[in-house]
Amino acid sequence: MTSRLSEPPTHLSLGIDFGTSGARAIVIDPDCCVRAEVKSAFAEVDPAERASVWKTTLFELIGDLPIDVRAQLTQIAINGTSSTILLCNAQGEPLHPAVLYNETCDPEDLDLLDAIVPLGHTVLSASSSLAKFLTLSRQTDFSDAHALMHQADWLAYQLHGCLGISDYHNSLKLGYDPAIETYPDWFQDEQLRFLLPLLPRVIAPGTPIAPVQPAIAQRFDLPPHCQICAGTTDSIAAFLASGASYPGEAVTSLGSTLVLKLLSQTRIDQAQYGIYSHRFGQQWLVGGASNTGGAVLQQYFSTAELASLSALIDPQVVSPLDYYPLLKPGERFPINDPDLQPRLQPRPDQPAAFLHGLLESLARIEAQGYRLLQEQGATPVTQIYTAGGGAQNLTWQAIRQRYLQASIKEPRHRQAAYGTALLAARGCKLMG
Ligand SMILES: Nc1ncnc2c1ncn2[C@@H]1O[C@H](COP(=O)(O)OP(=O)(O)O)[C@@H](O)[C@H]1O
Ligand SMILES: O=C(CO)[C@H](O)[C@H](O)COP(=O)(O)O
Repeated sequence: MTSRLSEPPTHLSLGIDFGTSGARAIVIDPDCCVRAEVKSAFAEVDPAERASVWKTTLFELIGDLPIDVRAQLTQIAINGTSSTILLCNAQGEPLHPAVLYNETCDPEDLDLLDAIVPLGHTVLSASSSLAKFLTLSRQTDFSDAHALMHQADWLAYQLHGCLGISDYHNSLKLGYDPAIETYPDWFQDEQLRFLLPLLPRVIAPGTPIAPVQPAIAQRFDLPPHCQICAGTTDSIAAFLASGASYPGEAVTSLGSTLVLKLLSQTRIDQAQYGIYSHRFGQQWLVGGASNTGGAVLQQYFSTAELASLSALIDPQVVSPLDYYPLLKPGERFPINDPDLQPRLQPRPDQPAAFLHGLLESLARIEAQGYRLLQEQGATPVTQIYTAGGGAQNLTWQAIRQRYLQASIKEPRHRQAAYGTALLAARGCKLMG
């Protein structure tokens, strides 16, 4: 944690990243220098406890910031994991356990959407928010339902108190179209129109929603005029943190999952491959989110073992092991198959050899993802930044570089929370 006491009062911006394994908060000053950062790891919890753990963690992170920093916060924004959803009543209380980004809908709901929604649309994925809300509509009593919310929306609501507001990044997988800035006409279909009153009002990421609620301001010594802003998703926050801003620049998030984001002048939506495009100013962040990634590494190795065993690997040697590292069946990108099976055999006796095979296989999947994005028409990759917990692994970086056509560059900052702090500070003009 860093903070400079007895500095003259200034405007500080707080970005909070709610990822898979934990949450991180970063405060920046008007020069975008980090003034404080705190984090909290998530323990395994029952699904019914997820939302209350997030709310507790949110208040803990804010409370853990130095009081002289809290007293100068003028903007706060929160990012969450995309298509992590909650159905809430009029008091903003969840009516069911939160559904995570990598959980999927019932097959019949995807069949229903296939018959209504244009081919290739982002919602035509088993893990899309809309598909999962349809499954929920048959499992939950909707009579008290008032708002369909995403993780980032619901957490920001705890601070601003205005129900039913989202951003056009989190709402993409709900079906909102950021190009026309509204929900498409196919929502009028008789099988979908019951959802219309529950859909969030969507604004641009980083847009101020409302001042912090007085009770929250008082509890945490926040200025009463501190604005709570619309958020974004974790992988877009990581893109913002990297400093990438030109078409062809890309960010690979090596977090619990492997997520690719390529800034493109063309919008590509190919749900059959798990490819979708987020609006980024007047351009598009084309990409996809795989279920492979760090969470699979963590299944076999501690963080310390990842570092120590990686040091034993010669990254110029090609591992012959060819895995598809998944925790459970189901993949979103670059193969969109809810039934894809993990492939983690044969497992060598030496742990370093096993890790080498995993890192090599993840590198192949990353390269396959970028090839696919470019084959589908995205702006060719010119350089790649890395974000997330895996970005610190230089052995993995060297293995990845063997497969990637573009050079891997050092990002401005590796943490998504820094990108969300930039968004809070500068609003959607940050995206051009
Ligand atoms: N030295 C390392 N090498 C490779 N992966 C690492 C290393 N240290 C941490 N990780 C991975 O980073 C992941 C956590 O990254 P993080 O960005 O916090 O993820 P998320 O936000 O998705 O929870 C863990 O799943 C872990 O496997
Ligand atoms: O994998 C994930 C968790 O880290 C999320 O799906 C991630 O947020 C990717 O979705 P998006 O591309 O919409 O940001």
